Amino acid sequence: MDEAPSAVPLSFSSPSSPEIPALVPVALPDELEFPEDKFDGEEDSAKAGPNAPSTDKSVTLLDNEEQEAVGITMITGYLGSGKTTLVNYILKEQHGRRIAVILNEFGEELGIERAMINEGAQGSLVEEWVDLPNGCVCCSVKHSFVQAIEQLMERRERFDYILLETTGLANPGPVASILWVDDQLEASVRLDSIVTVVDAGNFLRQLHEPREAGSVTEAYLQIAYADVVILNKTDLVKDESGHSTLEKIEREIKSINGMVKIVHSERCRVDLDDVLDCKAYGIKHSVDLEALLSKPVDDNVHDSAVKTISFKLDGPVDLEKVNEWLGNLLWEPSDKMEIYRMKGVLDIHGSGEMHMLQAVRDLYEIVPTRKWREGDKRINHVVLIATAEFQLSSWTMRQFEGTAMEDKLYQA
Ligand SMILES: Nc1nc2c(ncn2[C@@H]2O[C@H](COP(=O)(O)OP(=O)(O)OP(=O)(O)O)[C@@H](O)[C@H]2O)c(=O)[nH]1
Repeated sequence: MDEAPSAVPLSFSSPSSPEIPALVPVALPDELEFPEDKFDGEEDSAKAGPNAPSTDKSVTLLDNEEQEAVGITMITGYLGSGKTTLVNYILKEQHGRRIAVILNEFGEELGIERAMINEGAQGSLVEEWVDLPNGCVCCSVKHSFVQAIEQLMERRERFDYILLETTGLANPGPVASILWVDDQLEASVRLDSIVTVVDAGNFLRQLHEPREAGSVTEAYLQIAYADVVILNKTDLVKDESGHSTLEKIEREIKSINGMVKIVHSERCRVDLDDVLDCKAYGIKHSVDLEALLSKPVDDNVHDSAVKTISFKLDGPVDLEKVNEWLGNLLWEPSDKMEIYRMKGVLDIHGSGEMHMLQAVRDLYEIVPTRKWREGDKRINHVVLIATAEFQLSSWTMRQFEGTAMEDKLYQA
C-alpha cells in the first residue's frame, strides 16, 4: 500500500476566479534550513499555506511563519452594529499587545479588484497614519488594503497585531481569501479570524430585508464567513421578549453558520481571547475542529439564503479523488450554488494522520494534523456553509461518496 505524503499539496485556486487573480505557488528559498526535529512527535503541527509546495521543508517553513506572521483579526458587521466600538474597546484594554488598526473604505469588491490589478504597487492610497498614545497606530484606507498592509509592515517593529475594520456593507469573502493566501502577504501576515458584530436590536430585520431572488445580502455573508459573532447591544433587548429575541437570533445565526462561536455583549465588552489570536485558520485549530465535528449541526433550515450542512463518510478516502471532488465543487459551481466556508477532518487512505480540510470560497487546503490514536473513530466529516440551493442529495454528494476507497454510504 502506498504511503500518502505527510504534507499534501494543499491548496489550489480556481484559474478562472472572477474576483481574485490566479495565484502563483510560493517559491521556497533553497538556502533556508530547518531543524530536523520539527518533524518528529505526534504534536507536530504546521500551517501549510494554500500555495505551499508539498514538501516537508515547506511544512517547517510555514510553521516558522505561523510563529512570526502578524495575526489579523478582520472585523465586519452591518452598519452601526458596533465595529468601531469594538476597535476602541480593544485599543483601550490592557492586553499587552501593540495593535495596528486599519480602518477602511475599500469594502466594495470592485475597489479591491481595481486596486490589485490596475494600480499595482504604485502610489499610496493610505489616507493618513495616526500614532495613538498607547503605541498603537491607525490608518484609514481608500481602496487597497494590500498596500495599506504593506506600508504598515514597514513599521513592523512597532506592533504585534493588526485589526482590520471593514465597512458595514462589505462582503468579507474577497478580503478573507486574499488574506488567507495572497503570496505577497503570506510571509508576514496571517488571517487570524473574522469577527462579525451584530446589533441585537436590528439583526433580524437586517437579515430579512427584501433581496433580489437568488441574491444573498451582506448581512448573510458577514455571518457566513464569521469565526466569531459578537451579539452586541443586548441592552436593547432586555425587555420581556428580549430573552426569546436573543434565542431567536442565535438560532438564525447558527442555521446560517453552524460553526461560529457566539458571544453576547454590551458595548462590545468581550473577552479579548475571543477576538485576538484565535488562530481560526491555523493547524492548531484542529482540536477545536474535532470538538465541533462531534456536535450535530442542524441542517433543518427554512427560508434562509445561506445554510450549514454537515455530512460524514466512513472509511478512508482517496486523496486524489478528494482533490477532484473539491475542484468540481469549488471551481465549477452552478449559477445559484456557492460555497463560502468549509471545514472538516479526513481519513486519507495510506496516511496514519488525521487531515484537516479548510476552504474559503474557491480556495482550500488539506493538511495533516495529528496521528490517529487508538480508539479514534476514523471518519470523514465535512461541514460547509453554502447558499440554500446546495443540496445534500445533489450529485456533489454522490461524488463525495465516490472518494471512499470502498463503497460506503455517507451518513447525514
Ligand atoms: N445601546 C447600545 N449602543 C451601542 C452599543 N454598542 C455600540 N453602541 C452605539 O451604537 C452606535 C454605532 O456604533 P459604532 O461602533 O459606531 O458602529 P459601527 O458598526 O462602527 O458603525 P458604522 O461604521 O457606521 O458601520 C454608536 O452610537 C455606539 O455608541 C451597545 O451595546 N448598546
